[in-house]
Formats: sequence, structure tokens, C-alpha cells
Amino acid sequence: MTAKIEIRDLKKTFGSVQALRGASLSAQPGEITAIVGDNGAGKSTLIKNLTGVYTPDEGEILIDGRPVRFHSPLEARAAGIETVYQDLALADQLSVWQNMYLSRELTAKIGPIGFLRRKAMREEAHRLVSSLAVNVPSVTKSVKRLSGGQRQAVAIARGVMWAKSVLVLDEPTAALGLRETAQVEALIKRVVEGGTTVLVISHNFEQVMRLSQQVWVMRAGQVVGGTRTSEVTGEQLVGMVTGTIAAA
Ligand SMILES: Nc1ncnc2c1ncn2[C@@H]1O[C@H](COP(=O)(O)OP(=O)(O)OP(=O)(O)O)[C@@H](O)[C@H]1O
Repeated sequence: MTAKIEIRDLKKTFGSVQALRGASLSAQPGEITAIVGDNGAGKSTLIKNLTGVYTPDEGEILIDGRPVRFHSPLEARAAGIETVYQDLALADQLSVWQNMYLSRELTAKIGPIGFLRRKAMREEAHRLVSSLAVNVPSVTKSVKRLSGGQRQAVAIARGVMWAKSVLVLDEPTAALGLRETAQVEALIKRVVEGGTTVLVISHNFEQVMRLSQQVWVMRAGQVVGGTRTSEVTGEQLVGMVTGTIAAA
């Protein structure tokens, strides 16, 4: 099967820091693929090369077997790759549906006059939020009135709405309590059931064991190993990250 994402020998240097020293990994379509590794291992830099924030110094990225080279996040978005970063990038004063269409509003024209298709956006946002069973009271509710878990769910729903191909999640539950974490994990599973491929960075090993089908381990700018998640235990995974167990 052609991988949805294939990253080959990626290198990225910032001044004297070699953040990526030839990192390679792949993600299969319709799966949740996790990236784990200690602070500074290069996880964020890797995904930022995939999502157009950085352009690699060397190496190759293939989506559905075709090489891509993004020069901006907009280019990655246009190729169907959406990212939810830890800061979520929600506009607090706007409603759920307005956030879902932020900077990508639906517009129409009658003669020379352009206008926003507010009803269409609201209805479509409502349809998606309902189909993903996102736990928000209403899409007209202001985002600042939502809980941390609800805000994360809105950011993920927005990503799903626009992700034609891949959804990248950077620490999706880092700021959440146990109950909200469980809700967001359930949402991520529904996202994948809908056919979107998910790549997730997580420091939470138990979460990686619960959610992912494939996990890659990064250390010092390289992907030092990868395994089907069903073939390792949580303890083995911790050992692979800290280096006490050789990563496969
Ligand atoms: N924009 C930048 N300028 C200079 N150095 C950077 C930049 N971004 C990352 N680095 C460095 O590259 C290395 C990898 O950082 P990166 O953020 O990718 O690691 P990470 O695995 O995501 O870590 P964390 O889990 O702490 O987020 C680190 O040494 C970091 O200091």
C-alpha cells in the first residue's frame, strides 16, 4: 500500500543547531500514527517541515507517493494538510462556527455586492460538529465560554473540516484533565473512522498505546525506531524513548 505520508532523510539546521539529522518515517492512510521523543528530540521541527512552516534543508516528503515541497502553511493547507498546534489558534471573541471558517469564510455575490454566507457556514459547522459528536452546546456559542476540552474539540473539528488528506495534532491533550482527555481521544478515533489520516505528537505514552496503530521514536534529530503499537508495551516504549531499550 502507498503510504499517505513518507518522510525521507529530512535535515534541518537552525544556526549551529542540527534539529533534524536525517529523519525518516511513514504514515499509512486511515491510521493514527504517533511520534514520541524527549524534549528537543525534533518532533515539532519534523511536523513543521510537513506543514509548511519550515522548508527542509535536505530530504524528501511524499504525500500519496508524490513528492511535495511546501514553502508556507498555506501551501500545505491547499494540499489538504491541516494542523492543530497547542495554542489552538482560536479567536476567543468569535463563535464556534465563525472559528471553523476563520479566514476561509464562504462568500457569495449578488451583482456587484459580496456577502458572507453566514447561514450556510453555521449549518455546515453544526452538521460537522454533530456528526463528530463534539460536545459543545451550540455552534453559535462564543469560544471564550467553552472549557479547555471543548476548545480543543472545536480546533480539531475545524482541522477535520478542511483536512482533505492529513490532520496533524501537536500534543492534543497536554492541557486537559482525565475526562476531557478521554473525550478528545474519542473524537480523534471518530476522525480516523471518517477516513482522515492522523499524525499525532504526544508525550503521553498511555495515550499513544490507546490511540495509535504505529509509533515512531525520535532522539536527537533522528527517528531511531518505529513499531506497530500492538507489538510493544508502554514500558518498552518508554525504554525506546530514553534509550534503555534499542528502538526497533
Ligand atoms: N526556530 C528555531 N530556532 C533555533 N533552534 C530551534 C528552532 N526550533 C527548534 N530548535 C531547536 O531544535 C531542536 C529540536 O526542537 P523541537 O522543538 O523540534 O523538539 P521537540 O521534540 O518538539 O521538543 P518538545 O517536546 O520540547 O517540544 C532543539 O534543540 C530546539 O532548541
